[in-house]
Amino acid sequence: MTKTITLGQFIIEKQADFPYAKGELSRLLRDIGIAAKIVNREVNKAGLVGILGDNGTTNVQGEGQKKLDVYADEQFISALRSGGECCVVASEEHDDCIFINSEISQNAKYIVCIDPLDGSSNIDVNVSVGTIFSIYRRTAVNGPVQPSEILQKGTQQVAAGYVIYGSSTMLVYTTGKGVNGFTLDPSIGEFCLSHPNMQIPRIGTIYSINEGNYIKFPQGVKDYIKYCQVEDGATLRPFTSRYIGSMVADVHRNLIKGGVFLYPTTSSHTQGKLRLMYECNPLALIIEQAGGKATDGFRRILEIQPEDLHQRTPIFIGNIEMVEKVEEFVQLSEVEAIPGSF
Ligand SMILES: O=P(O)(O)OC[C@H]1O[C@](O)(COP(=O)(O)O)[C@@H](O)[C@@H]1O
Ligand SMILES: [Mg+2]
Ligand SMILES: [Mg+2]
Repeated sequence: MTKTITLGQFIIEKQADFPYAKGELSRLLRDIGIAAKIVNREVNKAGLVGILGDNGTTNVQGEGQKKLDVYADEQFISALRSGGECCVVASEEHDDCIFINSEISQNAKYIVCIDPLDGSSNIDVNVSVGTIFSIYRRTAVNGPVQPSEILQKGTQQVAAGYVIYGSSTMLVYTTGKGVNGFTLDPSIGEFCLSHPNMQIPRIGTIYSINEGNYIKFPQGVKDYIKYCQVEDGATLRPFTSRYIGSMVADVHRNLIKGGVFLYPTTSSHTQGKLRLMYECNPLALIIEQAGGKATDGFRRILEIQPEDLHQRTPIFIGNIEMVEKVEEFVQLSEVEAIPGSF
């Protein structure tokens, strides 16, 4: 019989891997795991307890909030507040950062960026949703937290992860030393190690993009989609198109099966739609740690200097070969668009 390793045990075992190992980051990850279990419990019975549907409010992006968006946000913030290791939370659901000023968080060193519930449009129809998080360490030793400490590049993440509330509930995270996945065992109420050392397959045959936006895509992305659809045995084309509409679920599937997820700029989202700080950076770190790649077509996602908490970016993320093929198309069409070239 294989030994069960819970998330809590795993975190303690791996604590020595952390550069500043004093147990705070371990406790922070544990707090996120606890909030995830609470959110999971409500997601599972949402239809019964009246928390499906719209909340009647909008967030800073002008997007309608679902009741579960608000519930998940409250749970994660409350867990981070009472844990004492986090001094600032940046959440999709709040215009500004939330500064945690309590006695127990006086010496807190960590900053958390979070999308409490990703894939809102899927909540009411019983399709997978998730939580995405990113953890940074304060750059100053003490004193009030400065904006530059919050707007750090993705390369500075000390940990990142996601929870997917799907056919089973999983928590996947990295501290920059590989990626490990834990499945929630409802019989004991614990996340247990089920996917050690996750690696994205080198060859992928899935492309994930909202093709309903086709006419709004840049030419290079349109060309890449056509490339995916052309038959060619040597490259296993035509590729399969799969799009769930929850980034976390689309990226999780591609992490396990191999594939590329694309959310480019469109004529209606000229900066891209997905948010750098709490959607793209954490998933980019996970995918890179699993042997894949994440870019905006030109730059590594993790090297983009954020200028705003809710900044958006185009993203192409998945196994290296597929992402590099997308980049080839995107970059070529940019060159062709320069007057006088070709
Ligand atoms: O409906 P679209 O334009 O394809 O966008 C889907 C994308 O929007 C998101 O739902 C945005 O996330 P939120 O639900 O957290 O706002 C992503 O998860 C998903 O990939
Ligand atoms: Mg989201
Ligand atoms: Mg969200």
